Amino acid sequence: MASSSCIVTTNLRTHLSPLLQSPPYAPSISQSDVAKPVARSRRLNKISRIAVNYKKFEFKAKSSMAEIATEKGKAQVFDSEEDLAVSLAKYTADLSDKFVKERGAFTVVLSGGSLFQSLRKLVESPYIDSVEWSKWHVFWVDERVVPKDHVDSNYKLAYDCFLSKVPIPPGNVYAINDALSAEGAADDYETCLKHLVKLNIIDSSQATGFPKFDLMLIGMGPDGHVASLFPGHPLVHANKQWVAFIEDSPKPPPKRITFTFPVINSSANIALVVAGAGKADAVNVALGNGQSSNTLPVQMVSPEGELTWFLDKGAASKL
Ligand SMILES: O=C(O)[C@H](O)[C@@H](O)[C@H](O)[C@H](O)COP(=O)(O)O
Repeated sequence: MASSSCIVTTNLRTHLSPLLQSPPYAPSISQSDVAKPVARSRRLNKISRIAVNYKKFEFKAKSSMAEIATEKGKAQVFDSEEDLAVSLAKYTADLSDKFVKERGAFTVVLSGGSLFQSLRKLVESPYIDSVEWSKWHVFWVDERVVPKDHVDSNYKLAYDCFLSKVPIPPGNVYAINDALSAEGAADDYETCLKHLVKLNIIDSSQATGFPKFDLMLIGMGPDGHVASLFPGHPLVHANKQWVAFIEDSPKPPPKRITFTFPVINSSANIALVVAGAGKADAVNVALGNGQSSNTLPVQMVSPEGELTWFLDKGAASKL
């Protein structure tokens, strides 16, 4: 089941792809877990502890964040999940400005999972009014093959937590065709992407010929999976298709579609958003000295552009 942290307030209407209807209901994000402001002195103590722990890395400390430079990209470790959410909103809004100026469009790829809890600040002031939402085009890095109003649907999760709160034109939201089989939905999604590349809505990588999304906002599972690419599964090596299907996902539900690594890694920007101590081992394998018998999918994330990790202290606790 989708791990939504939103309160769903009313029934969701089923949508066609691309979506033709307007958001049917009002904002509903729960603020119950928003942290209280941390006193400055306590915060500084925490920063210096982070600095000591990370002395093996090159780091910079800002107000409530330590930045680690790794071979695989920039990792930012936030003092609290609240600080992470504030920074993620600014990062996303800044990239939106940049790509709207450069290309007249902003292509954003979402995952499922706890990402939306961390994205909550983007639907608040100032971004709700300042972001050029009309230029956004929204995709999914993976989707469960279930109806769009099903509790397991990543589309439903994104809709409830994010899309229903911002004025992105419904026609710019590319959900899967939920009337098809997993294989059919993957083919259909790939065809849709190819069409959008032809129209120059999605950029194309000159290096690889795969679509080049402006920003992927993706989560990671405790086992180190990203999208629906799981440790030890042959799909992690798929290198021809843009969108693949899986019918034996170890994380339920079993039927899903997923972007393949060549597409993920052609991105201009990837934010890996990881919160919670339950993910510390996989983070340590990816960024620290942790070992794993299989290469973890998250270790294979290596975009043409920039990779930025957004970690809270729990997720970074084993580094
Ligand atoms: O199938 C899904 O749930 C997602 O699309 C998947 O890619 C998600 O991003 C990770 O599983 C992390 O999920 P959590 O953040 O909930 O752990």
